[in-house]
Amino acid sequence: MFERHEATDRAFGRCTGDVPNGTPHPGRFQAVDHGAQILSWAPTADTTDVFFVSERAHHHPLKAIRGGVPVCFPWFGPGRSGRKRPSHGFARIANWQLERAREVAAVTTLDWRFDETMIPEVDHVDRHRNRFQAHFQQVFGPELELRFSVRNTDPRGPMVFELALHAYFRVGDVRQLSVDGLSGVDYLDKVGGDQHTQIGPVRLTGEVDRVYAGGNRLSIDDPVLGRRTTVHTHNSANTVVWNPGAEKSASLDDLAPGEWQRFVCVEPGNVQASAVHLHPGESHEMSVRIAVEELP
Ligand SMILES: O=P(O)(O)OC[C@H]1O[C@H](O)[C@H](O)[C@@H](O)[C@@H]1O
Repeated sequence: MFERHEATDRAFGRCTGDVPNGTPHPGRFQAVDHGAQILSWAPTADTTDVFFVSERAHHHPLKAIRGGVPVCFPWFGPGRSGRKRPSHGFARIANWQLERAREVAAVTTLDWRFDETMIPEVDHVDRHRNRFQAHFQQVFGPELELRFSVRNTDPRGPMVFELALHAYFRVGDVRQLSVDGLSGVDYLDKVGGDQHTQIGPVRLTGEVDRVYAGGNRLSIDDPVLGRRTTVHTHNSANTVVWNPGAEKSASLDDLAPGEWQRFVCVEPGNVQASAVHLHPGESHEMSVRIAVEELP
């Protein structure tokens, strides 16, 4: 059953619901207006949540929530100039509007919208010159389908932006994972500052922060939870793989000690040299399909 909870002084507006699966034990999901951020999705009652949310995540109108699926738009990190604020753009700290919620059979679809009039007007948010319309469609069912689209509604000129869906996948132990689907793909290692080519699966034994130039059929094999999470993308030129590791995580006030071991970020997107250019009236859509299965 779908439920809408309006915002209060202490809580963001949110949508929660069941994921019926033909058994008496439905799965569940939750998404909040703040950043149209998904915080939870499990296709069955006994599935461990697919997403990680930190115990110390901020729940503040002008801060990002560490976990779930934050949206990075219209820039990624500090942007291509290296100077944009806040990190990852204003969309993840803005209140999105729930345009429509539909529940049909085993699937609930949420449609969110965001445009330039909804950008938080505070000093630490860089101004944006363009008019645009962003839509984020989230389809919660046995699989999770995400469609993010942007239209340049500004007759005055082109719009250039970066975009990523910064998914925090919950895992048993990040050090025991393998991420497949990136072998042979070039990447920028943001920790070392140099370029490499991936050979074989990605393993995370320390701080990892990489921007891959590809990756459309990814899988995360987690021997501790005994599951494989697949991430299939369309129109995404990049995959970012991130985990802060023990040392860096100690400097993040919104992660509890040891929590870095419980997630891996695998982020489809179009960033850096693959930023999207739109002429007036043009639009761009990126989509992602996520599913979980038992490890074979
Ligand atoms: O702390 P945040 O602004 O949420 O960013 C968290 C991380 O996001 C991405 O994965 C970037 O590649 C990292 O460089 C960054 O540290």
